[in-house]
Amino acid sequence: MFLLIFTVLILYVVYSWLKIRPANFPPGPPTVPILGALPFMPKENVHYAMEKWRKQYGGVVGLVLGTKLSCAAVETKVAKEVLKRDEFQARPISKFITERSFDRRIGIMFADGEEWQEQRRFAVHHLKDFGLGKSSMEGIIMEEVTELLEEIKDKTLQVSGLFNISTVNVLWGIIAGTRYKHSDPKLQKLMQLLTAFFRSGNPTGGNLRMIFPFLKYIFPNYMNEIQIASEQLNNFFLEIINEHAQSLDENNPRDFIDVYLIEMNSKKGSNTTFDVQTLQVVCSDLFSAGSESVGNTLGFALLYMVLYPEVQEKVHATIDENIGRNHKLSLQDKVQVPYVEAVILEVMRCNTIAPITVPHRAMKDTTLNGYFIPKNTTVLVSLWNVLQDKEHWGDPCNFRPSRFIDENGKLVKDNTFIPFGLGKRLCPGEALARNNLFLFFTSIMQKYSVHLPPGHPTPSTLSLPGFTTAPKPFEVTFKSRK
Ligand code: HEM
Repeated sequence: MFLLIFTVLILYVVYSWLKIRPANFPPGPPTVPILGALPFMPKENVHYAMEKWRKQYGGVVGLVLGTKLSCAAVETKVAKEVLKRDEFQARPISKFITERSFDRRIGIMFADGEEWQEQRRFAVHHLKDFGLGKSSMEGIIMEEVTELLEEIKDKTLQVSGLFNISTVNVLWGIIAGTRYKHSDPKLQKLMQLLTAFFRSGNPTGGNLRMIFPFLKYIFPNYMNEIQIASEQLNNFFLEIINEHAQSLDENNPRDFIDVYLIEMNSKKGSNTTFDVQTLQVVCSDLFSAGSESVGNTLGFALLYMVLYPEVQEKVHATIDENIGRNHKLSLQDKVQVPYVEAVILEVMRCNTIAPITVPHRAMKDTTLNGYFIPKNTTVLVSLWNVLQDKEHWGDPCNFRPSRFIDENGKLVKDNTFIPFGLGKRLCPGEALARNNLFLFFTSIMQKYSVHLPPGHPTPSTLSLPGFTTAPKPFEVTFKSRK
């Protein structure tokens, strides 16, 4: 009897495996029963493999992850098409993803349909009202910059995590009306949890824990970073939301949480997407997206400055000639120093922190690049391939900021430079991120030169793996420019 059940089970698994790829599904790495293509996927930094796949399989690569269908858009034209077409703007339906959001598909980043539209529209509108991405935020950013400049003066410091609290403070000022001391133990703990979380998976969904969420019950000590980080983040936000609710003055909203609570109260009793859990998840989406992204990009910027001293020298000379060393920096200075802007863009092109976007999902049966994509297929978009596209950039492996400067010395606008994505899912933090990057990076370069401490090995430009990327740990000395 046991043998019969076992044989039927095996036959079922093999049958399902043989049937899993529908006709005309994009070609891709081979698959085995149960695990799909997992044994043939790189364990980390999957984006590095995508160029090889593009050459082998073409613009769309079909992937079977466990028993689920995925595909990856690895050619510029196809990647842009996915980002623009409405039927690809949903997010995957996955137990692994909803573990962070009370087992509900809510918030902005991993929600879709009307829930997502309503929450995203509300957040973008009201965050803008409080200054997100506007020049009126300059004062808040410069407060953080000033404190950071003091902290790093003439010191040798580890770059990993160095900027995360400063950049979170800028965002948190608008969301919750508070800033944290860099030494705040609670915030430091949260940032450590977030870092562990970001480094614990990969954006393709191609690891055991993501394919088989039940594994966390079998290996709780190894596989619950996401749950620990999510629970602590959600509790942290709940405490802040409760404090806001207690002191709320509906006629005088202080920040984003206040306007959200007012909206929630006004819709009480009706069929609404506004509730406390959703607010917790919206805060979590913004906080996590806003903390590491800008901080790690600044980390990469310092990495390229120590690796390319001639570029650092040119940055210093550009600032000295056009802004001066003692001038208090403002966003209006951007136009005076296109080369500095070009350096920031080139850092993001060479080592973007989101080489693969948050996964998308096909909302209906459709086709892409001539292949059949069934409803609910996860669609990965490799921004890495777009930003490293040889046909477009010519010499993508070279760090060459001058590619963003035209013959008149002006900054070039390039439609293939899309580290923030495109279309309806375009990163809502783009303007804030760009302002932060300019003010932090230019202020550091205005005051300091950065060097590797004597005897330290040359750091690598290869990134740390994770849902997003980060520079590998390295130290720099911030030396005051006399
Ligand atoms: C260098 C900095 C940043 C980069 C390179 C970046 C890049 C991206 C990318 C590629 C996406 C995915 C787009 C897609 O799925 O197609 C995204 C989504 C998102 N980003 Fe950013 N981001 C940055 C900073 C920020 C900041 C500061 C915030 C905070 C306001 C933020 C908030 C978000 C949110 C909420 C989403 C989800 C949008 C949605 O699903 O509708 N990001 N970002």
